[in-house]
Amino acid sequence: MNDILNVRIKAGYGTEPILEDVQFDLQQGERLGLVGTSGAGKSTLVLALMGLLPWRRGWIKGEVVLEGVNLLALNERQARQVRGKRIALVPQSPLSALNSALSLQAHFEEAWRAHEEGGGNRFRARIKELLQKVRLPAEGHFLSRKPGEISVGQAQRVVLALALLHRPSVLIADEPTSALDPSTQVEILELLRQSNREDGTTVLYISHDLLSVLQLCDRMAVLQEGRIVECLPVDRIEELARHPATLALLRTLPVPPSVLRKYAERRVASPSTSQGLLQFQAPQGAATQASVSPDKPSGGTNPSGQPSEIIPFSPQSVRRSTTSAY
Ligand SMILES: Nc1ncnc2c1ncn2[C@@H]1O[C@H](COP(=O)(O)OP(=O)(O)OP(=O)(O)O)[C@@H](O)[C@H]1O
Repeated sequence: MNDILNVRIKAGYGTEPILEDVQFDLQQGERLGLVGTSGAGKSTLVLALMGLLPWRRGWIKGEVVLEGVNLLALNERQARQVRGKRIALVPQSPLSALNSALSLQAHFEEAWRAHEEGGGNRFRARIKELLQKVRLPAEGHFLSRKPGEISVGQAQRVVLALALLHRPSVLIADEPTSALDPSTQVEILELLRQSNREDGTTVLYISHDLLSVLQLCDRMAVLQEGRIVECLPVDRIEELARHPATLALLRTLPVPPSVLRKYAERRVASPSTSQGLLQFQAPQGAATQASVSPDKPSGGTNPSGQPSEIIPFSPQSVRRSTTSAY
């Protein structure tokens, strides 16, 4: 397999480095999970990869090479041509990512115009195809609704469809299930897997939820105190894990990773039933436990204790989010 993304960066805010030395490669068509405790720098990494860190008064050094192009060497106009087209984002909180004043149709039109001109028929065909893919109604009455008139699960499907609109090479999913109920979480993970399998979309899945990472991903990287301390194939994680941060995360699991993999495989073999995963997810405390590592970094926990704010995926939402962020 070929590398599609090579990341070698340091990044931070003001004089404080948050990502001390983050290095990883993403291969074409793979699903890489990046797991880290609260404050480890996951959101900062997402901002860095999307070229949005300067909007949050952050800085970045090094290189983010996507399909041979160093994104950090692009000017803002060039970066906008890549963002949302070659690399796209599914953010954490779908409703915050959507503009409450605009219809869903207007969101799709705006995201389309960001990278395409004209193409009325192509646009309509693509929207229909996408809505079917994410299992939303493709009728006009649904698209005429505003974000406040759909459920959070539907909003996350809309956001996923928007991110997939231009068939990005790399899809970054930043804790995309954290606002969802367990059954919708399973469905969104399945949609990510489906997009990866059917369209070859390379997925960088960022989460503090080890269970979902083990179920979705081929490899798992562990971010701790601004460094990737270990990156391992998920199917051999018990055998190969050495770093204390990885071992501490694994110890929080209620069952061994190999059992989890079996559930995930059963789910893929029989996608019409989510029962296997749902049964496993029923003890929700387990998922919560797994997301909190006892090996928590000593420095730099987000003072609010809340997940970081939404990272936008379109020029319009960049403006809105930036305004609301300060
Ligand atoms: N705009 C900012 N200015 C200064 N420091 C920031 C800013 N945003 C985040 N930080 C700090 O950077 C560190 C990493 O935060 P980040 O949000 O990237 O972590 P995280 O792993 O995404 O955490 P969580 O899982 O809680 O969202 C924290 O110490 C946080 O306080």
